[in-house]
Amino acid sequence: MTTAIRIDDLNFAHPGGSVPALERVSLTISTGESVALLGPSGAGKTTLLALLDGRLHGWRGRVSVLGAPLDPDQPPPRASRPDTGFVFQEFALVERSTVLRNVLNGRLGRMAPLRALLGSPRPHDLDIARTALTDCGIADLAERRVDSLSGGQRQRVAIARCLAQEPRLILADEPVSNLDPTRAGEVLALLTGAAQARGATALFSSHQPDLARRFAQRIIGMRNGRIVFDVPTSELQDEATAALYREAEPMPGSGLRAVS
Ligand SMILES: Nc1ncnc2c1ncn2[C@@H]1O[C@H](COP(=O)(O)OP(=O)(O)OP(=O)(O)O)[C@@H](O)[C@H]1O
Repeated sequence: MTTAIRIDDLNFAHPGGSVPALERVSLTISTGESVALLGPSGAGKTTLLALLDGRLHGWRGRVSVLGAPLDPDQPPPRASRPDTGFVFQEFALVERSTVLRNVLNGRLGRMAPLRALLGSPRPHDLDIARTALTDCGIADLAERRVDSLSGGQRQRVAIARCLAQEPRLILADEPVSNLDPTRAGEVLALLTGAAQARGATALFSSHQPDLARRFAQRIIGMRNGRIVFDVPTSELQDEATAALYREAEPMPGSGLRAVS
């Protein structure tokens, strides 16, 4: 089995950050795995996903994504960018554009630079975008403007855009945080099912251990920038997840414990 992500002794502090955001993180994820990151607020989940997406610099350690080493001082080469798709917690959609246009934006990295600049997709790009819309159950919304959609519909658009990119690795930062439990299950089923159908690897963060259990084959627990457990889902003990959240640090100045 090939390796999608390999991390050895990764350490990172955000500029101006008072504590390390990632400390001595090591892990290997095989191609085709669906893996969930669990952990309380501030555990380092977003930081890890952003780093794997090539958006952070100045870290220490060794990281390779889809067989290519990441450089802590340089963004990844443009040619490799489309292979990694990212689903942002806040969707990052173009609000005044149509759903189809937003999903076609996922194709930009696969187009010749001039075509991408002109925003003129090939029929092939349109086919792929429409397939992604259908797979996400929103083909009927293609011509709607994003700013007229509900949160759940936007979430699906964000996933369709990611799928249209035809990524080999899908990174998703709390992709269902804005959804009710039923919709959240549907959307995670969609994300992990689409990844599996395409032979892609999926790594997503979540605050919902029950959903992580249902849709990930493996669960990584993080706390204070460190991995505290990394187990196949079938071996995850309730006590391990409870401890992950129970021991959350008090929120500074609030007198309250952070809850997720
Ligand atoms: N831009 C930033 N500048 C300084 N520190 C940051 C920045 N972003 C995150 N941090 C710090 O890095 C640590 C990890 O934060 P991160 O956002 O990765 O956690 P998280 O597990 O994704 O939390 P959440 O579940 O709330 O999204 C925290 O201590 C946080 O305060």
